[in-house]
Amino acid sequence: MQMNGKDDKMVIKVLWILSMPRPGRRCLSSIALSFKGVEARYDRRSAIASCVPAGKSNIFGCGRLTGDMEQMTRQYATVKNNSGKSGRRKTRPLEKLAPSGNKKPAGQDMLVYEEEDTEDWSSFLEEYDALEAEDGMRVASDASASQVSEDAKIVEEYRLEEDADGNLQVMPTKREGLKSKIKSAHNLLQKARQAGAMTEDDWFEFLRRTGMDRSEENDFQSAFFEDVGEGEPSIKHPPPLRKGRHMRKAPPKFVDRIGVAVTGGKGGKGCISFEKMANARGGAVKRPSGGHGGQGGDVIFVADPRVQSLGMDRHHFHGKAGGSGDSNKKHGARGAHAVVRVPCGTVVKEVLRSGRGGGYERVQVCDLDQPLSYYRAATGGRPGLGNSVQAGRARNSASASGNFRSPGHQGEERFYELELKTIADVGLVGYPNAGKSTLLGGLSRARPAAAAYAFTTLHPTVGRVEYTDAASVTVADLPGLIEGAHANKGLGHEFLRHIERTKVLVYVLDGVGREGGAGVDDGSVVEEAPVTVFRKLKKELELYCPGLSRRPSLVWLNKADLNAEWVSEAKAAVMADMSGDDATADRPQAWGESTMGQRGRVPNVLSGSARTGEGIGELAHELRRVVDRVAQEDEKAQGYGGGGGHGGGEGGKLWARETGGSDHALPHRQGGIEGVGGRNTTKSEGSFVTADVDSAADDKTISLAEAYAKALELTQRFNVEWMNAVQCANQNIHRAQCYSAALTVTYRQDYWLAHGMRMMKAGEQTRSES
Ligand SMILES: Nc1nc2c(ncn2[C@@H]2O[C@H](COP(=O)(O)OP(=O)(O)OP(=O)(O)O)[C@@H](O)[C@H]2O)c(=O)[nH]1
Ligand SMILES: [Mg+2]
Repeated sequence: MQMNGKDDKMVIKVLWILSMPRPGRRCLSSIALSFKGVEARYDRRSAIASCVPAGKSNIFGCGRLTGDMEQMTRQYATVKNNSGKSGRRKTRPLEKLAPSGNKKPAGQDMLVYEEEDTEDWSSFLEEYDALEAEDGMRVASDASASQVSEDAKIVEEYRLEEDADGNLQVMPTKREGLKSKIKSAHNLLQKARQAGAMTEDDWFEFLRRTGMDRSEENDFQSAFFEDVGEGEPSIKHPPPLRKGRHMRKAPPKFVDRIGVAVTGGKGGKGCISFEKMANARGGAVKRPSGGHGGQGGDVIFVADPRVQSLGMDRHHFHGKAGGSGDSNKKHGARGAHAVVRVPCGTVVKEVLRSGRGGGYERVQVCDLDQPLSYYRAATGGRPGLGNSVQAGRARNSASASGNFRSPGHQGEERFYELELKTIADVGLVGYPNAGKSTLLGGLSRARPAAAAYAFTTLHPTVGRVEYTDAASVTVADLPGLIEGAHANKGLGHEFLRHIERTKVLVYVLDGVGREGGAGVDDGSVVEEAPVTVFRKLKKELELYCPGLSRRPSLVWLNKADLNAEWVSEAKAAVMADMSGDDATADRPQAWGESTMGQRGRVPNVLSGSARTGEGIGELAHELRRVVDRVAQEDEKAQGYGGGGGHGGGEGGKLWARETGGSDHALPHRQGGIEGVGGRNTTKSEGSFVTADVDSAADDKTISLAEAYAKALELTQRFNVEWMNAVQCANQNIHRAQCYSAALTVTYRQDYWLAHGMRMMKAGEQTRSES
């Protein structure tokens, strides 16, 4: 059987089409069973026919089966059998459905089945006409087709639509339950794989289409590729499906900017209650004993390295309300914090009304660039007071017996814009199709989609290049940048924010690009010489952010496997361009050691092939060298413990982190729990800034994790928010939640003090800094 030109690809073309195209009439059809590849290969002619006998819903179908899918489809062809058993669906072998001559099998569904290249549909139409005349069948109109498809309860349903080129495209009309879709697709895939017709590319395509989330993807993928290439596949059952909300909702796509509203939990109300006490004369007296409510829970953004995207299923987060007070001076429980996990590198901007014009302004309040760094976005409401509060103050029973209590206060409500700026050591910049994604795949274990069409990559992917000494460098693959991106050409400039934080740039150039474009028969050759592209890229970077193009960089001339000679020519041209550039003389990035021997002056230019792996080792080595060098330079330039006007002395004790008002996030310092709390970090007044672990006994800098552990220990020792801590420990909740439990310690300053921990105000310096 022919495989439609792609020997290794599975092609299923099975149609159960519920409307009848007549010559000159467009057919909008439903497809009972369809799978990948289907839309690309359907033309109008092959979207043939089916018809529905009057008064019955037997289905006539027509399909074109190729390759091993034929075998598979035999088993999976499912049509509705309406002969006597209404509504029952049955799986039947295809042979039974195939037509025998002109006769319609009595009471049976009929499937017209085309082997190959039946161009001439007139015979079919004639047959059909004869049947129509004989049985009083009617041609289903488009309207009735939809009705029939409903009637037949077809699982998969697609519309065929004509695109600009006149080809028919299959568009989904309803979303099947993800669970059943995955199950059936998985069955199909197993079969396909057994038939050796499934490639890894097919697999990724399948994932993209079914819209599975990453966790399912991993389950399925590992099961699927368990034993690729080792004899017979051994998958017997589909892997278990996780149940939960994600099954019902479409998983969020990659999101790098989002607006959220946050509301702190309401404070719990106070209680009115009295206890009977004996008075001095042996009588009884009532004393108020109502407890206070609990504080409402906060909303806290926590940077979690495991979260990759800002896609969330909600856009409004609420802290839990505090519990009500109770009799016997029992105070209400504190409301649980709502912990919102965001990716590392999230910039938090508060959205504020500006002036009277109804406009808004965004003020950056925090930069969650370190794992477990957090920002208290909304504080829970203060608790109400119970009537026992009077008892302490009351001089006499008259005032103490007042029926006094107060309700809890509302929590704060704020609006934020969260913006993700990917954090990586190295960013790959280049034109579409230059091979950035392929290069990342070669350098790391990341597998970003790479294909021979422009803008394959739509969002950044970060991979980790691992070295034998356990060190690693993170590399971000970015969407392709083109000339005029600043004027919103291509994908525009938006995504460039993701390289703002990379330390090193790698310009990936298509080494076989030529002015005029002629040459390599690859289809992906750009019509510009690499050196021209390089200049344009730098210009675009500069337009996006002045100074960006002068960042430490490397140049990688890709696709040397296609034409090594051209690539070396291009390499020489790029190096000549850089050395001839006056601006290089005073460039701060003296990182590379060019082959021209200009050590420390210009970025190194390397060449090779991302596809074959040629030169990749050298590139990885060079990346490491440059990244290390940049890190050293950074350390020297900033001085450990310096920055932002806070200290700067040697030793680098933890200091207050001032986030408001500054666009540049100050580098995180090790040495304690860092928090940006209080609402308004731009004002020093009332800002809780940092709990400095400043015990006189051991004056050493401790890591965030240690500080966290210490805080948790404190929580437990002093029984502060004991419930929270116990809950976290018992239920093994996410560490960030434990962290939030530890955070609650900070409400009790006295405990910090008791343990040698000191609360600081913004601007205050630690002893060692001053
Ligand atoms: N011959 C050859 N082809 C390559 C090489 N690197 C990439 N390609 C091919 O070039 C095409 C584009 O590769 P991608 O990695 O998707 O390019 P990209 O720069 O990520 O493209 P965008 O994501 O669209 O910006 C694919 O067909 C790759 O197989 C190489 O070194 N040699
Ligand atoms: Mg790409």
